[in-house]
Amino acid sequence: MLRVEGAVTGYGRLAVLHDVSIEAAPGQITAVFGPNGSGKSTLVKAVAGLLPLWEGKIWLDEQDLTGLPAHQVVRRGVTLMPQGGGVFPQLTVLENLRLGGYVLDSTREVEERVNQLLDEYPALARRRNVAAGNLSGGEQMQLAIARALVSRPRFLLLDEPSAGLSPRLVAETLERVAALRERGVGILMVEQNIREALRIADVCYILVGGANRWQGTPADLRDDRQIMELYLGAAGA
Ligand SMILES: Nc1ncnc2c1ncn2[C@@H]1O[C@H](COP(=O)(O)OP(=O)(O)OP(=O)(O)O)[C@@H](O)[C@H]1O
Repeated sequence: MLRVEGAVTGYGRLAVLHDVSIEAAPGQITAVFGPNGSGKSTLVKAVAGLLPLWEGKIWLDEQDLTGLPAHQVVRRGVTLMPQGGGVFPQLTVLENLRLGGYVLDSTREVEERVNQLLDEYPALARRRNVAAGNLSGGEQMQLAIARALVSRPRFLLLDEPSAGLSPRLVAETLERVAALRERGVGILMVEQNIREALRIADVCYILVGGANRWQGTPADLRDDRQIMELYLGAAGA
């Protein structure tokens, strides 16, 4: 399990997360929803080691991840896919994938892993020497996901994987995310597109004002009209 216990953090002196606790299980998709500014991105940044906690703990099973720098968090098996995917447009598909292996121990291991992923993502293999900026939107998202998998993460943190995508690509990208579950990867995903995210999520949390407001299954959430309308603008209706 990936567990956040009583997280408090923010920027400068401004506290953004006040006391947030969440759990994500392997092989499951845990979705975090909430109004704009409720602290969702701040939460994933803190889990990824990009923002230190002021209080609270982050655990990966029995390992304490609290206070580790981002590369150490990746080494222990928790990888962030930032908003927009974060691929480097001037670098080729192959170069982007190799960067995903920066925490692996040897160049040989990186090459093996990159080749495995090229086998799994044939559209990327066909375009391995093309600059990522020349890929279609859907291919860029595939590249972002494949790059995040190079380090063999146990948990993937996804910050709004559907942001900026056309409706067709939103569905395609979230299907690809759902497919990762079959590999046993645990997903902690922040999403604004509630309707599509509810199709694939196993467990949902709602943050409001940097604090836990609700948690349950997608079915519970769909049944709770009041919570949907109050906090999510009935977006999943
Ligand atoms: N780098 C930063 N410096 C200062 N304040 C920040 C920074 N990043 C975010 N904030 C503030 O922290 C609060 C929470 O932001 P965060 O991005 O975590 O929310 P969110 O729930 O992900 O919102 P959205 O859905 O709009 O992306 C906001 O008030 C935001 O203005």
